[in-house]
Amino acid sequence: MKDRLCELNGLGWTDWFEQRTECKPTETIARVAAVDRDQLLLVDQTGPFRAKLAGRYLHRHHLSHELPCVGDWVCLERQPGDDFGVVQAVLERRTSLRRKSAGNAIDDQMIAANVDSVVIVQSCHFDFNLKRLERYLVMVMEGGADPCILLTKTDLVDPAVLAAQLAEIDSIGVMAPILTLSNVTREGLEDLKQLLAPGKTYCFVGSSGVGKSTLINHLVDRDRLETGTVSATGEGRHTTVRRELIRLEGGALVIDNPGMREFGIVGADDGIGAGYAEITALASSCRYRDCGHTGEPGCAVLGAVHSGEISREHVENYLKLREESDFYQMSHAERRKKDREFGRYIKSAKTDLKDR
Ligand SMILES: Nc1nc2c(ncn2[C@@H]2O[C@H](COP(=O)(O)OP(=O)(O)OP(=O)(O)O)[C@@H](O)[C@H]2O)c(=O)[nH]1
Ligand SMILES: [Zn+2]
Repeated sequence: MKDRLCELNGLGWTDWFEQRTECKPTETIARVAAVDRDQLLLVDQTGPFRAKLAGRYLHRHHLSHELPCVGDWVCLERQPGDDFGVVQAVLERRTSLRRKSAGNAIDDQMIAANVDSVVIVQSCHFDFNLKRLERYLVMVMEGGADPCILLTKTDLVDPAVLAAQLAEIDSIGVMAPILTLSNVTREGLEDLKQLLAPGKTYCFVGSSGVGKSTLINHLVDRDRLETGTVSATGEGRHTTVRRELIRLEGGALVIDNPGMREFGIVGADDGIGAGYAEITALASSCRYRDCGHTGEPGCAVLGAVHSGEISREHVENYLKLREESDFYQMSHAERRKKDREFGRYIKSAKTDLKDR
């Protein structure tokens, strides 16, 4: 038992999951490496194999974010010798990367689960945009993962331009690590590799064309990867699986994400202001733990505004942002309630039918 779990550690399994797992004794644990319509590519200590969702699970879970996505851990039934598993449950997610749809938040979709660190990629050449960066940061942090910022294509800009962009990022009080890199000269590539720790899961997000695929190609041996996928699924025609969990040579796990433009942050120049990393740090010194930073006595955040340490505008933006986030949570709870009501409605409708 312990041995099995140790081996799962290499796939990102930690005590956090161990403590929350309620698989039946007949079930085993695996991680979702890819989702391909109704088929799942799972991986465990025995290697990759295919699986489907149990019908029972499908009947009980209708919301798209309740379905397994890449990075999820699942409990499954799989007889010895079977090369096909049946997923019975999706384990609680430690972190989640979700696509928040603008306007109505009915169908927020999972992009990746249990990612430790999300690398937000922007090209310093034409793509750099502070507001968009802030939106990504918010989304990543809301999902519970640690953000990291990566500026690519440094070979295309003057060092002074890059320095100005770095200073801009600094000015909003971002605490996330910031890296720069050129896929052409490969300058900075080693620094990024150093950052990717074994057993941790990473996901790269950013606009189309900023160099994510090129970068991932540098990180893995792409040819070997594709052959591996084909043999793993046992079908030659099944070559392109999106959002795939890859284990790099150094042991880090990377979720390859070519479709990141679905992330829902395109052209979002109306972004929310930040400064929140600084503010969150200050907030821990407020007298009241649930301080709203709107005039409470002993508020460290307002104190810092008065002393000129941070700007009032930044704090106001932060409050606005937090409000939006609260609103999001609330509408999420309401959605769940609606969902339950709908479930009861279906049940009573069925009973009605039986009565007749
Ligand atoms: N000069 C320069 N070009 C780069 C660099 N990184 C990527 N490119 C080029 O930029 C183009 C887009 O790179 P991709 O790796 O496909 O970008 P992507 O982020 O994966 O884009 P999507 O797959 O559409 O999400 C390609 O022509 C790359 O060769 C870089 O660091 N410097
Ligand atoms: Zn306060």
